[in-house]
Amino acid sequence: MKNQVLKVTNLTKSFNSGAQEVQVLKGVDFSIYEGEFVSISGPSGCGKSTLLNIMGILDTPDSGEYLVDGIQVANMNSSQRAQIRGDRIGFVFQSFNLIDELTVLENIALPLKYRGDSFEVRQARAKACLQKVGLADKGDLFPNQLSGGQQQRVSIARALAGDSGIMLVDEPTGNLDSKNGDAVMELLQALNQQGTTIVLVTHDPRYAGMAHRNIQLSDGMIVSDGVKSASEGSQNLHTSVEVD
Ligand SMILES: Nc1ncnc2c1ncn2[C@@H]1O[C@H](COP(=O)(O)OP(=O)(O)OP(=O)(O)O)[C@@H](O)[C@H]1O
Repeated sequence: MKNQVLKVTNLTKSFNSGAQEVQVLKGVDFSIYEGEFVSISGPSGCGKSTLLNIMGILDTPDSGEYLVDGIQVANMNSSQRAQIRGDRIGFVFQSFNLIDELTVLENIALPLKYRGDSFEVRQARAKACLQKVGLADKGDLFPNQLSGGQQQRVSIARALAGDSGIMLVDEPTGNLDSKNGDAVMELLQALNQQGTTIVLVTHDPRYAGMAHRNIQLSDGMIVSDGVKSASEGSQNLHTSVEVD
């Protein structure tokens, strides 16, 4: 039996929209096991990003529990939260969220600085991660000198740098054309095959089909949570993608 790495129980979250309170998550339960590749899909506005932000410890739920490695996040103080986020969770945003003033290598190494790794460790790790995403020769460039697809690969390298083993990925292809989107998804699939646990939010059924398990969210509730049978397997895109 694989280790349970993330667990959400009866999670709720509301936002104030003008005078109205809108309940976005209405009691969500599931667990993520080490090595899984899970997609979360559902209609626009159903709460996918809200859920992923809570799982990335970027936001807090109103009620319910969230456990990382069996530890209750709600009981942690802010420095413990920052530590577990740095040690256990890599986050990939739709809009890359790279810092324009830093080089590619500096962007990747930055999270390691926060957790106190030495300069040498940061450099070595950042270079290794850049190589993993196929951009070894781009380290000294700035983000705006790269294509969107390349920038997303850099943001994946940054999420890998902490060696957290878990990657939460929010619509990684949303700002990319289909060629670069496919290349990013193939990279995520390869990283999962090498052992990274991935939770992917996507509205694209083709990309959701690349995961081994799909959670369908609708109006703040899980309406299905299915692991594919062995015969279904996980889909490949079967494209020969050239990454530019
Ligand atoms: N910070 C916030 N303040 C107020 N409302 C918010 C906030 N964040 C999200 N919402 C609202 O919560 C609902 C769910 O948003 P969320 O981004 O989680 O949906 P989603 O399923 O990821 O949508 P999409 O696929 O369009 O990205 C939406 O109605 C959104 O307007």
